[in-house]
Amino acid sequence: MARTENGKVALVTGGGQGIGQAIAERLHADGFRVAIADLNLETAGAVAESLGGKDAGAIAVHVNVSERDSVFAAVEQTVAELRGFDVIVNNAGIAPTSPIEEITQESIAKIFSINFNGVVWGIQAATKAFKDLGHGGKIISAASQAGHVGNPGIALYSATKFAIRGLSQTAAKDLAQFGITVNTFAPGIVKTPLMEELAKKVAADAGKSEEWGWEQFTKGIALDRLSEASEVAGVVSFLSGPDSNYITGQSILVDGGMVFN
Ligand SMILES: NC(=O)C1=CN([C@@H]2O[C@H](COP(=O)(O)OP(=O)(O)OC[C@H]3O[C@@H](n4cnc5c(N)ncnc54)[C@H](O)[C@@H]3O)[C@@H](O)[C@H]2O)C=CC1
Ligand SMILES: CC(=O)C(C)=O
Repeated sequence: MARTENGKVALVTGGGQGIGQAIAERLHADGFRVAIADLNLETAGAVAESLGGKDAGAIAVHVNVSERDSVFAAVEQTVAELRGFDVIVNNAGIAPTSPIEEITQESIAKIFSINFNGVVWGIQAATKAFKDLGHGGKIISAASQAGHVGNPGIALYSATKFAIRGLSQTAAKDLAQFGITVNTFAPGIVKTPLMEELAKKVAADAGKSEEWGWEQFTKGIALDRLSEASEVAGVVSFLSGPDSNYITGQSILVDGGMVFN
């Protein structure tokens, strides 16, 4: 079906691969002009080009979400180049393993600076842009099923995702007065480079086979299969569009039936 512009602009962090790429592609197909923001400008550029580049409403933007100034600069660049700002998807994240007895000050600081601080900066930068432009907007961030229930071997990762849900619930209450909704999506086990590395590393840390590593995450999925990134992108499409206007402060599980809240 031919794409029809909807006049709105979205920025997706971590848009250079995996779930972020699928979200950028889906929002572009929905009619958004999209900024594909990533630490890796090469992959972000390839995604933007595959969508037709700036003439077709797709640009690549460099961002390091762990740095406040970088996130603000990425949002400002998006407003200037795409002429508007309506949705931010704080999707970038990392998932190192963190066996409990090996956690250090440095490992806490590193993962929180990207997964959690990056969402704080995204919320702040988007709020400023929405206010400057004189309208509300939608803030959507990546949580995880691991932010609803602790997962083996990834205590710090789970902690960041629980924290993102807490932050987003408060932001939903604080920012509602400005017409801003704040929600998270919580994927299950999605076929991306991040998940492949994680399953292998959990197995290696435990001295077990790669198959065992995958089993730690995939046992008990009611639908009995892994998720495609496009299935997560479909839910983000809903959260970005008008059908979700009366939803705020929620975490939508997209996990094939792993966690039942
Ligand atoms: N793959 C999965 O099974 C699940 C993933 N998630 C979450 O979904 C989000 C995306 O995950 P995937 O696509 O699997 O990951 P991925 O590793 O495949 O892609 C992540 C992207 O984020 C970018 N990135 C990393 N650090 C960055 C930084 N400091 N600044 C800007 N960009 C940065 C990377 O360059 C990469 O393009 C993450 O927040 C992850 O925690 C949640 C649940 C399950
Ligand atoms: C990486 C992740 O979010 C998992 C295992 O749910």
